[in-house]
Amino acid sequence: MPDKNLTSLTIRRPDDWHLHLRDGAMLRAVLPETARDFARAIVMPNLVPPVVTGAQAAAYRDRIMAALPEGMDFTPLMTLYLTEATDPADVRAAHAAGIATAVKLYPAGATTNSASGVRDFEKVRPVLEAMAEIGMPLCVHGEVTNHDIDIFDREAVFIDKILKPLRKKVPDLKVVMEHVTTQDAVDYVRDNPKNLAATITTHHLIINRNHILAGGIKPHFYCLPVAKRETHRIALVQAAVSGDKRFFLGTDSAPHTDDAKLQSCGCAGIFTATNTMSCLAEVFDVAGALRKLEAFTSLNGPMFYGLPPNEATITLTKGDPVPYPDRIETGDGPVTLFNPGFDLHWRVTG
Ligand SMILES: NC(=O)N[C@@H](CC(=O)O)C(=O)O
Ligand SMILES: [Zn+2]
Ligand SMILES: [Zn+2]
Repeated sequence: MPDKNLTSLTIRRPDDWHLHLRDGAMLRAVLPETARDFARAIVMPNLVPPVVTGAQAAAYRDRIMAALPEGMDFTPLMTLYLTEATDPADVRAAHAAGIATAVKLYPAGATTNSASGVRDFEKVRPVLEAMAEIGMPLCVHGEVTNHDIDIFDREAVFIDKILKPLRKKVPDLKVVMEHVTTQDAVDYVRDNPKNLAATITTHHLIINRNHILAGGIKPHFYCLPVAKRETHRIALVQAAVSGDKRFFLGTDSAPHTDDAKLQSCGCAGIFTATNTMSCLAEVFDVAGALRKLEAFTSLNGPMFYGLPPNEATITLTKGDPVPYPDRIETGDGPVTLFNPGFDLHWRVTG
């Protein structure tokens, strides 16, 4: 039940622990949408070509900072795209120099621009062992890619077939299961308190698979991992509002132009940067858990990453439905913004 007396909420400035900023014109268009509300973000490395080395991450960070509008305060936390050829020495050096915060594991072929990802996990073991030693987290896109595994089962099968054995081999490695979509993943994180956390996206707290498929196909709700049935969405909401320190926000805001989304083989990804805080406040309000919003958006993530929470604050205020654009213009073409399908009453006012 919403708390009717609570119409204003001041929390530490949030961070986004999983974000796609892209490059070039798209970067320039979407970066302010995140930087307006968020202090930091873990920036995904799945560019074309991917950000693999420390030098590439440093160059990408420079491009992000160059694209940041004057007066905006935002720190990109860079990631390295793990390949079977990744050099453990380069990862150590990038971490020591403060260039790379985490390493990103994509099983080969799992999602957008993941062709250079990992096929043989033994090949990346020296990198994972080096990361465990220096306390550098591994961010994981947790889906198997086998064509014979049903797309709705790919996260659960990944936990059993890949993640459990991997964590057994390198138990000191800090792992973030990203954009979890299932009760299975929530249970696995809850049952394994050591060196394991999960990010949850804005949209997976709001949509289930009916939103994508019932009453006509909705390409703007298509993302990976694909949204599951309602029982899973409810498990995600419970995890997010619980205050459990191992669950925190990673929006996975993933802009694609409408051209790329609206075709016979459309891209996976939902763009939520612009209205994420309004969406989350609504979800937490409806769950009667607004007091837990700060833990999810601003405290649990820094704690897992070993970083201080932000000192600055934002204030959210409840009122008449908040207007937001259907799409934003980018130099590459329009990008449609996530529409939660209900009115948003909370806006960031300060
Ligand atoms: N989430 C998505 O559906 N897409 C992401 C890739 C990813 O995070 O898996 C993208 O880069 O577009
Ligand atoms: Zn992913
Ligand atoms: Zn992503």
